[in-house]
Amino acid sequence: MRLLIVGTLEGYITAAGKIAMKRGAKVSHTDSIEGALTALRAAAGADLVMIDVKLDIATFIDSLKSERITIPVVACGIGTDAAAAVRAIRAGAKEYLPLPPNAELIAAVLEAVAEESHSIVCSDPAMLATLRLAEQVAPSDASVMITGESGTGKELMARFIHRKSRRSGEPFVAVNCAAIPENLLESELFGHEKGAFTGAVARRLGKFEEANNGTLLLDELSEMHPRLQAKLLRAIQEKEIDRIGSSQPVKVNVRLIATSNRNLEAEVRSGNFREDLYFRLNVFSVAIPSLRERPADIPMIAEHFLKKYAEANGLGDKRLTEDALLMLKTHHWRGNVRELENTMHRAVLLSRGEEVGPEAIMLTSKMLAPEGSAQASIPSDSPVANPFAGPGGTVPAASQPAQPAVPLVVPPQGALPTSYGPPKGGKPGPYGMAANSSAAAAASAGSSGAGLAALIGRTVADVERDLILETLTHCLGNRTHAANILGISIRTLRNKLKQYGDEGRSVPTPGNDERATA
Ligand SMILES: Nc1ncnc2c1ncn2[C@@H]1O[C@H](COP(=O)(O)OP(=O)(O)OP(=O)(O)O)[C@@H](O)[C@H]1O
Repeated sequence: MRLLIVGTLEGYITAAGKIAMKRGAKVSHTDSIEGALTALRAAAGADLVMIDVKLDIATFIDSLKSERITIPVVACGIGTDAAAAVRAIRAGAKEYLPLPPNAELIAAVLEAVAEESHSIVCSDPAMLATLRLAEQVAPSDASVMITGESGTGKELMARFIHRKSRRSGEPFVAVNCAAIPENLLESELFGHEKGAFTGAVARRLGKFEEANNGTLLLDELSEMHPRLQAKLLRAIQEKEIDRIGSSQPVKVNVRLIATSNRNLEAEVRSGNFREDLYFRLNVFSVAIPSLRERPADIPMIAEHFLKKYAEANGLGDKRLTEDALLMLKTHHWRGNVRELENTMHRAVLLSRGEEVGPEAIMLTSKMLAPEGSAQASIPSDSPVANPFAGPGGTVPAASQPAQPAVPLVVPPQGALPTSYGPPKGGKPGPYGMAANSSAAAAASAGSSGAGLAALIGRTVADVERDLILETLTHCLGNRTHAANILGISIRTLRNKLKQYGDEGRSVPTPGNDERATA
C-alpha cells in the first residue's frame, strides 16, 4: 500500500504517516497539488492520497479526472470543521478524516483500499476450492504454508488470509527471505541494538516486532540459511525473539504465514531445510495451482488487467479479440499470473483502438517453454501469428474450447484495483529483448547448430556469465525470477552476481519487490 500525503495536515504529517507505516503502508509526501500531480504523472505510484482539506481539493480531483488518473482521495482536516468536511466530500473526496489523526480510522481507510487493490480474481473450480480452504483456515491462529509456482499469487493469498483473520485490524508485514542477504536478514527479522555490529548506529526493531499482534509473511522461506532457520524455530517455539546484540528477549505475538515455490518436503529430505521448522510452519498447507491448472481463470484475469491498465493509462475501454484470447488460453504461463499481468499491460500499450488482437499480445517466455509442451511454432501467415515474437512465433497450434466461467472477484465483486503504473514485479519488460539477447542465443544454441557454433571459442564460464546477466536484465533485476528461470538457487545466483560485481561487471539492481516490503 502506497500512501501519498499532500499538504501539511495541520502539522500532523508525521503522526499520520507513522500510523500508516505501522499498518504496512509506504508513505511519501508532497506540499502542493502540483507536486502531487507531478508525482502521480511520473508514475511514482500511490494507492491512496491523503490531502489537507485546506488545499483546493475540487481542482485536484478535477485534474485527476481529466488526466484519467484513478486513485481514491481522502481529505484530512481539523475534526470540528464540519463545513470543510462537507466541501471536501462534495468535491469528490471519498472520506473525511478528522485531525489529530485517529489510528483506527486511518487503519479502516487503508484496509478498505487494500481490499480493493489486493482482489483475487478467479472463476476456475480449482482456484475456488483453494480459496475456500484458505477462508476456512484464516480465523485460526495456526501457521500456514502457501506453496505454488512463481507468480501464482502466494503473497496475495497470504493477504487474503490475513484479511479474513481476527488479526485483520493489525499489521500485515512481509519479508522476502530470498531477496535479503543472510547477514542482513537476521537483523531485518529480529532487529538489533545500537552498536550490535559495525553500522548499527541506532536500535532498530525487526519485522517480528513490527508485525506484533498481526501477521508476518515469510516469503520464499526455503531460501533461508540453516543458521537463521534455527533462530526462527526458537522464536516460534518460545514466542519471543532476541534482537541482535541484546540479552533481553522480547515477547511477540505473531501469526506466521510462509511461502515457497520449491518443494519443501524435498528440501527437508535433502537436508536444506529443518524438518522441525517445516512441521511448525506447515500446520495448514494451501497449495495454489499454476495458471495452467486453472485455465478458466485466464480470460477473467486477462480482462481484469486489461481494464486496470487501460484505465490507468487513460486509454478508454479495451476488449480482447477471440484470436488474442486463444493465444492467452494456450500459452504455457511459466510466470503464471505475473506473466499474464505484464502481458496485458504491454497489450494495452501496444494496441490501437478498442480491440486488442494477437498483434498486441507479446508473450515473453517462448524460450522458456519446456520441450514437448503445448507450445509450437506456427507459420507466420497464421491468423494468430504474433508479429512481435521471435522466429517461429510463440503460439500453440492446438486450441482449447472456451470454458464457461462463473466470475468471482474476492473481494469485492467487480472491484478494480485503484493503483496505477507498473505492477508489482516491475514495468513491462523490454520488448523483444529475449529474442535478441545473448541469453536467447544461448538458449537456442541447444537446438540450433548455428547458435552453438557461435559459442565455440568461448569458455563455459563466459557463456554462463552472459546467460545469467542477460536473464537478470530480462527479469528487470528480479533475482528470484531470474534464479527460477535459470534453474539455480537464489543463493547460487547471488554468489555469482557478487563474483561478477567483484570482477567489475555491471550487475542489474534488484527489482523493487525484492527489497523487504511492509
Ligand atoms: N488471482 C489473481 N487475481 C488478480 N491478480 C493476481 C492474482 N494472482 C496473482 N495476481 C497478481 O500477480 C502478481 C503476482 O502475485 P504474487 O506476488 O502474490 O505471486 P507470488 O506467487 O507470491 O510470486 P513469487 O513466487 O514471485 O513471490 C501480483 O501483481 C498479484 O497482484
